[in-house]
Amino acid sequence: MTTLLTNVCKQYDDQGKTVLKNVTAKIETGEFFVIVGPSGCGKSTLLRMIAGLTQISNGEISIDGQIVNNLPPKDRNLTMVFQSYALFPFLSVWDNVAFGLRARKHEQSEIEERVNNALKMVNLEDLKERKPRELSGGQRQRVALARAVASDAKICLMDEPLSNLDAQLRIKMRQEIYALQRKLGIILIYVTHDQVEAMTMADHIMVLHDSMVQQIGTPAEIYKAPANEFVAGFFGVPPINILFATKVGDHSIKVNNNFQVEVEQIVTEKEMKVGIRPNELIVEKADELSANATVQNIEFLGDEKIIHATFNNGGNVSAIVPGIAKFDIFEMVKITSSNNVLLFNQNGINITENKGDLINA
Ligand SMILES: Nc1ncnc2c1ncn2[C@@H]1O[C@H](COP(=O)(O)OP(=O)(O)OP(=O)(O)O)[C@@H](O)[C@H]1O
Repeated sequence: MTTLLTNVCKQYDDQGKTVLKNVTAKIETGEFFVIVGPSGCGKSTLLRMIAGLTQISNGEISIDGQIVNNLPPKDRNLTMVFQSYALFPFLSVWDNVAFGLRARKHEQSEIEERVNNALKMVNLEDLKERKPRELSGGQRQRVALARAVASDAKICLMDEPLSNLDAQLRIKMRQEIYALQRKLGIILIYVTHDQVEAMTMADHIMVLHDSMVQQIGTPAEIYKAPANEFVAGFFGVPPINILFATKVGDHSIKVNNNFQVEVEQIVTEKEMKVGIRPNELIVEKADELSANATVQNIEFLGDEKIIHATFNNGGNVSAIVPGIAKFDIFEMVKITSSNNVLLFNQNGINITENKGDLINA
């Protein structure tokens, strides 16, 4: 059971701008596939096209070897969990889960077995008589999940299912959805704009931006070998620092006209951009002569602190330092970096070599 997207395009009207351009991807059986990107990049549109709720303008979607472009949603062997959960307010939990099975005219005994099993799986057996309004957000979320579990579909589509929950519950539900997906062995295609959700749950992540797929890869690939500056900036908190750099030797660059970094590869560009994760920056106490930056703000996170600083010659950076490191606001410091940096050409394309090594590092 694979799902194939081949050059899928979407324009909402003839003159309208293209929302999605040539989206191509292969999603394998048992895969947790996350579609991520900023608001408005077309994530929901893509999911709805896979579901059959939105017509595609061009390209091909196939499920298990069958082209489904013109197949109605009910014939695509998939279920969908929406952001709003879409529960029926006047039906009990049990009846909400049974609804789809009844609509598809399953035998009563089979419906009972499937609904009871699904409720057991999501720990809702004791609440099966309740109405949705008598449930917490997390419990409602579980009813929506139970409905997906009961349906026996091989593909489950989820559109930002956790966005209405508070931070703690989100983490818990994240783990539950992940465990459930693994247990059922289904394809789960999950839309989110939350990079942490994407990183923690996905087997593969598709990053969408500017109507196009920027990269598809494992979380490690996406983080350690981002295809371009956009992907690099989308993952990681605080975000990667992007600074200008110039070549000063075959293997040396000068970053922001401030400090030198030695890189393994031969530097081919005269001018480029360099991406430095906040934990690769080194912040040291400095006297007036050696200082190249000033601390502007400090965020204490317990084990770590985030230092926001401005270089004396312009340019802001964020650095992660140990929680016990002592710095003051407006203190002058010396900032340098490890050699573990990413190089981007002027167009923002990642030109770092040995990306494979980076992923295994
Ligand atoms: N029915 C529609 N008719 C016309 N334009 C639409 C329609 N639905 C969505 N769009 C436009 O298509 C683009 C992509 O929308 P979509 O909802 O797919 O983005 P998204 O990435 O899911 O956003 P969000 O994270 O904010 O939910 C947006 O510019 C949106 O305004």
